[in-house]
Amino acid sequence: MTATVEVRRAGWTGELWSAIEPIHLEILQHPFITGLTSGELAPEAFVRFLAQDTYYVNEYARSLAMLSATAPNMALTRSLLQHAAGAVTAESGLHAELVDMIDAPAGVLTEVLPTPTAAAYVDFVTARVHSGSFFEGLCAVLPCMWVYAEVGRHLVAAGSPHPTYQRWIDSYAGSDYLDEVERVLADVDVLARDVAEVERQRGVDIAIAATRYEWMFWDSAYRGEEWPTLV
Ligand SMILES: Cc1ncc(CO)c(N)n1
Repeated sequence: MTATVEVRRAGWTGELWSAIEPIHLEILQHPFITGLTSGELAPEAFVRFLAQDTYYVNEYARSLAMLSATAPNMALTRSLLQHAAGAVTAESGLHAELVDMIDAPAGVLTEVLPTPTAAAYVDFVTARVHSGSFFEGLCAVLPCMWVYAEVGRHLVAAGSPHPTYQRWIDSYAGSDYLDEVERVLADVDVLARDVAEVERQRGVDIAIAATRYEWMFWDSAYRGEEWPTLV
């Protein structure tokens, strides 16, 4: 499968995408992602992902709500809040539905010990949101929503023979999710015009780190990452 990203954006987010695109292309080649479309991904790996992602999405929603409350304009307050609401309702509901579809044991989503990667990613985002500037916090969450939108867009073309994986793909390739992300990106482009170049560069570095964590998140579910000292 050739990895391509169809959408080229103008504005600062277009530059940002150029910086994170090489990592995004590696994500598209990862066996977790190719296993979704081939249907060959082990259900255990998918369930591990859903469990860790439930932890992730809850904390991500809190970060979005925090950013929403501290945004410098009402447009961003609105788009971030909308996306936060999507995370706590649509994405959380999706996880419960998928666990049901795949016949995973009850409690798999609630009794979660975050893996080293999930814990590190969540802490990375939370720290940027709570002790960085608004723009730095924003750049920590942008790859989360954007990479999922682009992964969804990429995977929906190929589809999956596995109904549970297809349902997951449809959710992120759906117009509700894509519209939410587009709204935030458009608002970021407006804001970025008033942000100093040095801070925009810091934002790019933060987004690159977050995109690396995105790759690691799938990889950790694929490999069944555990704490080395777990007893
Ligand atoms: C790890 C991760 N990143 C981004 C998203 C999109 O919300 C998600 N559900 N999980």
